[in-house]
Amino acid sequence: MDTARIGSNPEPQPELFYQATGSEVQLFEQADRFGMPVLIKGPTGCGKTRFIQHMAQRLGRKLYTVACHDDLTTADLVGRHLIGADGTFWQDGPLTRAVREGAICYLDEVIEARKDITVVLHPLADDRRILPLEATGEELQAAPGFMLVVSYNPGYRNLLKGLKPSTRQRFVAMSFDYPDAATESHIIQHESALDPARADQLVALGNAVRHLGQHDLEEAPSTRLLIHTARLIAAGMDPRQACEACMAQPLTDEPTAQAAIMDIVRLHFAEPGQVEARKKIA
Ligand SMILES: Nc1ncnc2c1ncn2[C@@H]1O[C@H](COP(=O)(O)OP(=O)(O)OP(=O)(O)O)[C@@H](O)[C@H]1O
Repeated sequence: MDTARIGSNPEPQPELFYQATGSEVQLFEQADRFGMPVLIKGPTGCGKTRFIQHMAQRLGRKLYTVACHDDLTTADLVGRHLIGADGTFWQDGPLTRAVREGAICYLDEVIEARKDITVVLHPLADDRRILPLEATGEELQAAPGFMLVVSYNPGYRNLLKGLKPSTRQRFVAMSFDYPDAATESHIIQHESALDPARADQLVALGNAVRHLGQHDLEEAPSTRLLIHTARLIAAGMDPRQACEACMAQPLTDEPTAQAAIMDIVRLHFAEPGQVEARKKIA
């Protein structure tokens, strides 16, 4: 299908690094044990996708990922009849494949999808664990190991698009946020090979920019954004240039907000000349 980014992991992958920030791993394992679906909420780039990839590996399950959007229809998830050389044939969508195979189906930004998909999610997300395929007349019982996981960013939520209580109450819910400073620095070091001192500096800078708040920025700098910045710094780029390219510019188009971010950057990463001068004075 062409309207959704859909991925699966058919080949065994090298173990993905995931740094737990609480008891999310145990909670997910318990939800899996009881066949309960999981809802993960949290801001962009805080580790939701990485966590699910990690859990799929840990539980030895195949993972189907669907990036939801306005035009995503039930047929995109469940499947549709296609026309081939030998006539029409049915092609399973990613949700149906996951149900048949006992895999994990992850619907990223589920509130972006059209409301009608809740019709297929509801019987799957409660004790029935069934997927009715209207087009073929089948009613699939989810194979053991099937798990439905959905995520959304509460910051993007609008009144029209919130999940209905009858949907929400079917899920075990977890709330993700940016990790504490020591954990975030550890993640950055692992993902970028930046040295610990600079990673700590970058985290302090990230937290200072996060304190600018929603008046100045639509969304706070994510762990992902800090990792991008760290990679450029670790590769030898001037930290202020890296911060401008990976932080100030992606965060906002407002010149005043960009200037405010760069003021904070200069406080955390002095120009090389200033560092030398400070060393001499000291
Ligand atoms: N706890 C963590 N352990 C390991 N890596 C992490 C963790 N949190 C964030 N990361 C890093 O941050 C990057 C972004 O995280 P991820 O893609 O999981 O974000 P997300 O919450 O799914 O964002 P979005 O909602 O925008 O899709 C990951 O690729 C990974 O490098």
